[in-house]
Order: sequence, then structure tokens, then C-alpha cells
Amino acid sequence: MSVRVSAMSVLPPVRRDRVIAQLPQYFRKEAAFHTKEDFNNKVKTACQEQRTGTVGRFKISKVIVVGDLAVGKTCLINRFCKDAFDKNYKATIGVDFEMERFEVLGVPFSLQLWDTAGQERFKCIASTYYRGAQVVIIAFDVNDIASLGHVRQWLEDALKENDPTGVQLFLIGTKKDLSSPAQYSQIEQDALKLAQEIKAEYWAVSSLTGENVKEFFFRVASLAFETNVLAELEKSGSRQIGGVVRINSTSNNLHASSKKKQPNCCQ
Ligand SMILES: Nc1nc2c(ncn2[C@@H]2O[C@H](COP(=O)(O)OP(=O)(O)OP(=O)(O)O)[C@@H](O)[C@H]2O)c(=O)[nH]1
Ligand SMILES: [Mg+2]
Repeated sequence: MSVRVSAMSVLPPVRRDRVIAQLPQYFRKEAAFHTKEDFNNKVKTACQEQRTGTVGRFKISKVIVVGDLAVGKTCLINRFCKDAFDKNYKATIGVDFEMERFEVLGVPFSLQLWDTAGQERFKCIASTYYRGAQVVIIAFDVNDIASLGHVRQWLEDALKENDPTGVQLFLIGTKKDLSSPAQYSQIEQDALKLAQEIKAEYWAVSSLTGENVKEFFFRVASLAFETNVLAELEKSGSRQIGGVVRINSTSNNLHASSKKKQPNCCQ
């Protein structure tokens, strides 16, 4: 038995409140990654037939949370992971991370949530951890229009370290509890417009009350999972047709191309 298998077998089961059986819905239709009501059929079938490849065995998706100082990145992660809220501001120095395990459509799936520093003086340390992110969450404070104005800069910094086509982007407005409905709806107009321009899914939350926090992370986990399984199916589809290994024209090593591919958990 390999070390990896024995290590996996001692993991406790996924918490009951981290089980996702249905696709959580978007927050605003105008700025959603997609508006389908259910998981992709191919993904559902693959999960039923346990054909999800590396997803469910080794796959951990890296999520980075970026945005101006004190917009509430740490509080957002703490509300979700620890169901806690601290009203005192303690700047994040560099980075922190939390691991969250889910079960999506019966398949184990983990998110590694990286909480990064917004303060300028810690940014250079934090940005070295941006690499390899599958999901980028850019946070702004719905009571601070300047923090929304800085979103593009955060996006640019995050994408410098990542393949822009492989990243799922979320724009999240924080501290919703502090704004009146009228103030909120005004900033939401701007946020939705920006989200559409940068192709991000938009959400607004409060870590103080917990409003939409769980819904948001469930949506992140589900969309990341769906994308990973689809990528996995595409990979195995191009590798194998009806059980016959296809040797594609770009392959210059027959032996290597017909060998079973090793799973790569760090893609
Ligand atoms: N009312 C209210 N206050 C919040 C909320 N989220 C965060 N705060 C407060 O905002 C301040 C900053 O929160 P943090 O989560 O530490 O901010 P951060 O984005 O992690 O800041 P850096 O680590 O410096 O980048 C703290 O005093 C929090 O209590 C919220 O949803 N509602
Ligand atoms: Mg912080």
C-alpha cells in the first residue's frame, strides 16, 4: 500500500455541513460564472460512475483572496472556516492559509484558502504565494468606493503569477451589514459593471452577520469542482477513445504517450 493511500484512509469523514449535493445558485444573474440550475450532466455522470480521475483523490484547488487592507479578507475566511468573527483589526502579515474539505456529488474535494495581506508593506511577501491559483477572489468593502477602484490592480497582480485562461474569478463586496439598502444598491451597480468587464462572478456578504458567506464558498467549491472534473474528462477523452490509446501527432515519444499518465496534483 502506498503512503498516500494510507494517509488518505486516516482522514476523518467530511463534515456533514460541507456536503454539496446540488449546484448552489449565483448571487446576481448579471454577473455569474454561469446561470445553469444544475451541475453539468457529464460531471454528474462521471461522479456517479466514479470517473473523476485525480479529482477526489489528490486534487486540491488553490484559492487566493486578495484586496485592499482591512476590507475583511481574514474575517471572511474565519467566518466560513471557524464560524468566528473578530471586530478588532489585526493586519495579515504576508499570508495565512486554511484547508477546507468538501464532498461534492459524493466526491471528496478540497480547497486551500490563501488569505493574503492587503497592506502595501506586506504585499511583496504575499504576492509570492499567488502562483498556481485556480480561483482568485478579489474583495472590496461595499462602504468604500476606493477599494472597488483598486480591484483592477489586484487582478493584474494576481494574473501576473497565473495563467489568466485557467483562473476562475470572483468579485466580492464585504461588510454589507454596514451599508443602508440605498447606499448598497448604488455601489452594486458599479460592482456589477466591473464584474462583467473583468468576467468575474459577483457576490456581497457580511462576515459579521454571516449573510451569504456559506453560500458564497459553496458556490466557489462547486464551480471549481465542476471545472476540474470537466478538465479531467477532457484529458481522459483525448487520451483514450473506446479503450484504445490514441497516439496523437504531436507526441514524439510513443512509449511515454501510451503509458498511463501519472496524476498531477499541482496543475
Ligand atoms: N461590520 C463589519 N466589519 C467587518 C466585516 N468584515 C470585517 N470587518 C472588520 O474590518 C476590519 C478588517 O478586517 P480584516 O478581515 O482583518 O481585513 P483584511 O482584509 O484581512 O486586512 P489585511 O489583512 O490588512 O489585508 C476588522 O476590524 C473587522 O472586524 C463585516 O462583515 N462587517
Ligand atoms: Mg487579513
